[in-house]
Amino acid sequence: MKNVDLIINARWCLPMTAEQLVLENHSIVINEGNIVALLPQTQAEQLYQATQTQNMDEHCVMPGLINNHGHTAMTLFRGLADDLPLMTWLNNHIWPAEQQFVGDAFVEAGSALAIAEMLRGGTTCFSDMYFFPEATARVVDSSGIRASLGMVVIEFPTNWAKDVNEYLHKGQALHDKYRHHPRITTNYAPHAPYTVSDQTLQAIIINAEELDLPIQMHIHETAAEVNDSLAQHGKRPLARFKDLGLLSPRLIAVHMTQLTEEEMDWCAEAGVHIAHCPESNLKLASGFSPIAELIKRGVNVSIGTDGAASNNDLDMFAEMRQAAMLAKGVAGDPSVVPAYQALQMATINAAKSLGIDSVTGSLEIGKAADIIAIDLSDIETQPFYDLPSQLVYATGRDKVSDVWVAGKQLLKQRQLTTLNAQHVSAQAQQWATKIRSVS
Ligand SMILES: CSC[C@H]1O[C@@H](n2cnc3c(O)ncnc32)[C@H](O)[C@@H]1O
Ligand SMILES: [Zn+2]
Repeated sequence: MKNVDLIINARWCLPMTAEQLVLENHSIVINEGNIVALLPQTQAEQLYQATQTQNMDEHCVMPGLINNHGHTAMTLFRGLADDLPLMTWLNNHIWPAEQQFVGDAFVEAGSALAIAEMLRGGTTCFSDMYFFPEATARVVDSSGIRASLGMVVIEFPTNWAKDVNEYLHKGQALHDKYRHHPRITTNYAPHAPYTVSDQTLQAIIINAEELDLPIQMHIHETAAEVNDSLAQHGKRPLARFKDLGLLSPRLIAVHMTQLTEEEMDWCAEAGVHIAHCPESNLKLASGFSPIAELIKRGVNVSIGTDGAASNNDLDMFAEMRQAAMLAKGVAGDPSVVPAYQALQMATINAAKSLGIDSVTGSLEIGKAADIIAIDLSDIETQPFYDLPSQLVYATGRDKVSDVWVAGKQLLKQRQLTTLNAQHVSAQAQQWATKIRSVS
């Protein structure tokens, strides 16, 4: 008998390693934060002795979800400015509010709120793009979640940095500080085509190559963005970035609602990844990303919530369902983006785009134990025929009962173990009182 830290016995297990593979009555054996075996429960009982055993008798156990694009601390602006198009929302509401309130304390409180919400919804990893990422990093570190934090660049002064040099310098400092952290990686996060110059993008491409990091950027979010670029540069943003050499497997293009056939071919040929944000695109009426067409061409598509000020939640179960449904509507074909593909987008595809698929994104021996358990015993999930279908089309985030990241339990029967939910809520309410009194 081998001694191990934890055994999770699962009624159903969806490892996300092979199309439609569903294991029944299997055990996930975990030691020092990693998965060391995945085998039938009867065999596990003979081979392993665990310090702790968790029986998930009515649950599906699967890899934690990866929210592949967001602005964590914007949870504190949830509901501040609704029902507006992107540029009105940014120029008249969000950027002024950020100028007034965003700082280290704001980002720490907003990140704690976001991470609490994400963990309770089965998200074990997120990719972020926001100011004061060192404050987010502290909460990632103490809460136990996994994250890829953006080294943001936006070419106007903000409370975080006065110019491009300072943005790049502060980003580099973040990268240096966390480069050996077991759960924190970094990515370059130039904001958008209309806020970052060619010269800055060239510097970012070189830096990203040197540090071997992904680059995430809002691209082709709206038709107005594309038209403005035509007026200013004589090119659509994607053509401009193709000429700059930005289209490569490093790039995670966020949104991508406006695409010609030729542009989709460029993305496929260059190995560009796409972070699809269906709810944000719907709420701001930004457009519809043709993800079925992109997937058909072999483009790696993942899912993000975007910030809570344009969504207005960080619910990856809702996002998976929207992604599947919207793709069918856009393609006029119900067979596109079936449930299993939506689950891939929310797990392994995101891990691949972030360059962390050797660590997370599926349940495999040698990977970190980033695991969620979903209770399928309730009335809303009866009867039961097909597991992926049940998870994407019938289940909600409230059915996530338990969450582990790197083998540490962060949600236990829906209770957060590392974050104080009352304190997190109280802080958010204090910020809202302050923001309300000024706005
Ligand atoms: C440089 S930090 C991120 C910056 O982006 C703003 N933002 C939030 N959501 C969106 C979106 O959908 N498109 C463009 N910009 C967005 C956020 O408020 C920060 O200023
Ligand atoms: Zn965004």
